[in-house]
Amino acid sequence: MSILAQNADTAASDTDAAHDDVADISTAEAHAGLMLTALGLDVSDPGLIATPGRMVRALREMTTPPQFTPTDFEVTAEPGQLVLVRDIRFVSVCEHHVLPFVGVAHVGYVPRYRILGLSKVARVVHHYARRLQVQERLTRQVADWMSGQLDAAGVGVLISAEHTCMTLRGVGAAGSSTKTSALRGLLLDDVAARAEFMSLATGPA
Ligand SMILES: Nc1nc2c(ncn2[C@@H]2O[C@H](COP(=O)(O)OP(=O)(O)OP(=O)(O)O)[C@@H](O)[C@H]2O)c(=O)[nH]1
Ligand SMILES: [Zn+2]
Repeated sequence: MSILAQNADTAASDTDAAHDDVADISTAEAHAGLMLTALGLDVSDPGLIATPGRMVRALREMTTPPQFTPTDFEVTAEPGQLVLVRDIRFVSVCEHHVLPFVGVAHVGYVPRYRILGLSKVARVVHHYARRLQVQERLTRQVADWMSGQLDAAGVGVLISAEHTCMTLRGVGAAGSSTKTSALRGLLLDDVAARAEFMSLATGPA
């Protein structure tokens, strides 16, 4: 078993590189203070004086994708063997309301000749979650990354999440959850492989 890819060229990235360059923290803090003031809140109150700064730091933390270097290995794969990492907890931020949505992702794939370090499966989820998102795109981006990185015979991603913009405000649908899936290759086309993925992802842990 040999490491095939472990260098910065293969690190997960997309448009994230621009993130640090464009952030202007002091301007963001000033605007956060102005927004709270415009909402009728007294930011000179001792309890609120540091709040604009905290708001900005918290929002930045939740919208800054963690980078990582994928580690994948050459294998003689068992034909049709499913690898599944399930119950990966994540926190993301709804791009409509800038409120958190939180849930779990189940990520499976059928290797062709390369497997991914297991921790990297969770890192992929966190990479695409920690930004302004919609659940459908998060699901698709994780599936596309797995497909592209591993040239897998099949990829399946299931996500179940609570959107606080609809459970804690607005319609107030407390207890609701949203499920999304993205299936590629064998896990889309082969009925038995798809059933195995669904049953291992959603059955008893
Ligand atoms: N499809 C999809 N919709 C989402 C997601 N996150 C939030 N939304 C929805 O985005 C929509 C935004 O709709 P708007 O009508 O502009 O927002 P709003 O006036 O605050 O609507 P309410 O939430 O119904 O009060 C809402 O229906 C949200 O539930 C997501 O990940 N996927
Ligand atoms: Zn929302």
